[in-house]
Amino acid sequence: MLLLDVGNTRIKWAETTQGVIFNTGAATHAGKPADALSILGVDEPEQIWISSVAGPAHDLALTKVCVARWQISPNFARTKPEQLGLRNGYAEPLRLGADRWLAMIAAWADTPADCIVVDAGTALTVDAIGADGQHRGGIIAAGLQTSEKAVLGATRFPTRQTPLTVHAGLGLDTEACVRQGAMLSALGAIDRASAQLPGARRVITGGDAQVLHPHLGGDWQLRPCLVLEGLLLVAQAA
Ligand SMILES: Nc1ncnc2c1ncn2[C@@H]1O[C@H](COP(=O)(O)OP(=O)(O)O)[C@@H](O)[C@H]1O
Ligand SMILES: CC(C)(COP(=O)(O)O)[C@@H](O)C(=O)NCCC(=O)O
Ligand SMILES: [K+]
Repeated sequence: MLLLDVGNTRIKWAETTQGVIFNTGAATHAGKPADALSILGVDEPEQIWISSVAGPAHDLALTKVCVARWQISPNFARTKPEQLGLRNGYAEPLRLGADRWLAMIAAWADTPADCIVVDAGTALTVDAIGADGQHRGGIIAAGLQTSEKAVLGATRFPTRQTPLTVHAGLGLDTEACVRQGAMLSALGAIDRASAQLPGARRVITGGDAQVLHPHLGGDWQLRPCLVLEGLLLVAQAA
């Protein structure tokens, strides 16, 4: 089976055999996820499951690539009001992003206890799940790159290309101040949002998870493939 997690910046994939992931990868798609899919170096799959937050036009283009390349019509995992023990907390459940829903499904499937799920991608999302499987809500904030772009796009100071070192402290030049601003915004948002569910298990995924993880207070589990793992669970239950 081929699993695809189509985000706003990158397409992530996993190949599975007999319910086990044996190969994963990620590629930036520059706004054209279907083009990225058309050149993905993967074996011919028997089935394809997709998590997408790219919108209907891109989903149609992704479907066309799957049909043209492998003669397979893919399954799209959609957010549900309730699935695999988890209850969506949104008043309009279908508006919750499929990636957030699947990450929560995977985290919840591990251990049915209070849980905080962070997905640090283009957007930084934090979601809380109660021990009863009830989604308690979340936040959508700027991811690291998005946060830097927002500041640079709204100001006029000159910037240079500098080596990308990031930590949990302050900056001493313009570039470092912008970068540290993004970093501390993300860390602060994660801290404050996760404090809404004290004592909860905490998991983090997404492209920036590895950078953020060493600087988070408390015990956080780094789970790079959480969305794809949730997608696999949904595919297996279908
Ligand atoms: N090789 C990379 N290319 C682009 N972004 C990367 C890369 N490695 C880490 N990142 C960071 O990860 C973020 C994207 O994370 P990802 O989880 O793939 O996002 P999305 O699901 O929104 O596509 C970027 O905003 C960037 O800060
Ligand atoms: C919040 C998101 C943009 C995160 O996407 P990502 O950063 O992973 O590309 C995505 O989950 C989405 O489009 N959600 C729909 C709105 C919502 O969850 O309320
Ligand atoms: K994501």
